[in-house]
Amino acid sequence: MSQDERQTLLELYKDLRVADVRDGMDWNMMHQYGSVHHSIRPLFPARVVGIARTSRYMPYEQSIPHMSPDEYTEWVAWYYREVSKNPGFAEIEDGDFVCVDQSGVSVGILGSNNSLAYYSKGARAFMTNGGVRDTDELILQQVPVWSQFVSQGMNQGRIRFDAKDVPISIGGAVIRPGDMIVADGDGVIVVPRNIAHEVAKYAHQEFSNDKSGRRKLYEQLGWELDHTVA
Ligand SMILES: O=C([O-])CC(=O)C(=O)O
Ligand SMILES: [Mg+2]
Repeated sequence: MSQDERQTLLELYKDLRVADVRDGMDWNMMHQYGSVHHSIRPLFPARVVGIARTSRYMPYEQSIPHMSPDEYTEWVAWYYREVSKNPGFAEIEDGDFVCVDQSGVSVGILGSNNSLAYYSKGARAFMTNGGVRDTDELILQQVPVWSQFVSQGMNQGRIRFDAKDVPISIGGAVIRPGDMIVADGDGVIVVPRNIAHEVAKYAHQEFSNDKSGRRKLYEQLGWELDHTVA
């Protein structure tokens, strides 16, 4: 996708809520598609629009040799180099939404260090069907994550890298590289790129109906208008 296309899509979706995008999908007869399972939740309140960058990990099936702690230090370095590298770091682009299918394994592939490195290269947020760790720092750093759960452990002996920039599945939704991802307190929704403009059109229709309806109610209630109705 060209930079222009990416910027156009990010701009088109920037104000939309998950609920609006859900409606936009329904208006395109995509009722059964897009919504990531409700068990995948934000670590802290945030709303992010981004473009999917995908990777997939599988459970590690080898046995773990008995080692001294010093041998283990070397083994971990080898493991991260050869078995569970953090993929796609060099390719991260501004506006990416990093989506990691970790096959539901309880491991903190994403922590406060690597996610911040991705964030500093332009990644806007992260989603995984497994765990994240260092959650207190992730909250402090305000690096947005939607995950299935929290996990304490590192990768070694638990998970191996399988593929990057491939279609993956998270929470029952298929995510292809380049799809639009919208995430907020209602969870996450995925919009296939080939229908992204059509979905946005009807999502905006519903969004503006909602805004004007609530604005009238705010006025009746004598409330000050906020950004959700202005
Ligand atoms: O080291 C890891 O694999 C994950 C982690 O805790 C971090 O990046 O902070
Ligand atoms: Mg860490």
